[in-house]
Amino acid sequence: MMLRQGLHLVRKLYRDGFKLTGLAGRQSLGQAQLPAPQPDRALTVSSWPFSSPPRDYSLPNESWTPEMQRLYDHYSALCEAETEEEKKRGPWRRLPSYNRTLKYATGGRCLSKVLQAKARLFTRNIEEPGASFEYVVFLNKQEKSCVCVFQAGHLLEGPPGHVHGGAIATIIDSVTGTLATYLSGPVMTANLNINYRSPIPLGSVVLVHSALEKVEGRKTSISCRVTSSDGGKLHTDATGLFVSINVGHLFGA
Ligand SMILES: CCCCCCCCCCCCCCCC(=O)SCCNC(=O)CCNC(=O)[C@H](O)C(C)(C)COP(=O)(O)OP(=O)(O)OC[C@H]1O[C@@H](n2cnc3c(N)ncnc32)[C@H](O)[C@@H]1OP(=O)(O)O
Repeated sequence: MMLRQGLHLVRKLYRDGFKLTGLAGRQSLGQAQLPAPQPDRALTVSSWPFSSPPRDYSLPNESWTPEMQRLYDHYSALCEAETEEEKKRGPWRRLPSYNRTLKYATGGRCLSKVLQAKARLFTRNIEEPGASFEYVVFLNKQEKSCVCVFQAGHLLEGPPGHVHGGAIATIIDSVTGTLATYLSGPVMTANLNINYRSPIPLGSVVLVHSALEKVEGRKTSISCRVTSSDGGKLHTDATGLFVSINVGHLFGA
């Protein structure tokens, strides 16, 4: 029974959450527990299955540097732009980001209640603002690409004063995985190939650009470049292969 509810939630989140259309105002599961609408949330998940209102981690907080805020403002302005013809909204969307995804997870069985309660998205599991991954993803649905503004906090140190390669891999996996999910539905990372070209100073703000390369059957290939915030310096380039899954895969079905 719990497994069936979990599968239902996963399917629903993927179906509703990643289509990014008409989320607000849907009358669906968990509606009674919804947070009050907030004007600065361009996209909200109306069917949030947990008791407390979700915090959107991709909104500005006090740890953001002026450069992070400037880039956020720049891409947010693109989200608000309307195209000339038909006065439609432009292709850019800011993606909200939450620190919990599912109560029910991998391994072919439901997690214990303790684990369910404690499970958090890896990139959003440090509550202290600015300590680890501060990032916001903007999606361009027309170009099938996205850009992530990423500020690397002090807990991500690898080489002295610079960002750990694993943390760089994590943000690349998250951004390319998000794009692949948006374009192809539920996927898992099958292969990530990363070239570290120049170190990223701790505390700096970089751009993570991702774009669709190709879709072949169940395989979605995404390319990625991490650059300085002015685009002048290449820090990292990467490719990711994502394989479409039936969500039952996560439950051992
Ligand atoms: C509910 C949500 C709402 C909340 C919203 C939250 C949003 C927050 C977003 C954050 C985003 C984070 C993104 C992190 C994403 C991970 O970190 S995922 C975790 C890391 N990845 C894993 O654990 C995956 C483990 N591997 C597997 O489970 C399986 O190997 C796979 C990848 C599913 C593939 O297995 P399979 O389904 O049996 O597929 P298989 O038949 O083996 O291969 C299919 C095709 O892919 C090819 N292939 C498979 N693997 C490879 C490989 N390594 N290299 C090359 N080709 C390969 C095969 O050759 C085959 O090709 P064709 O013959 O079709 O041409």
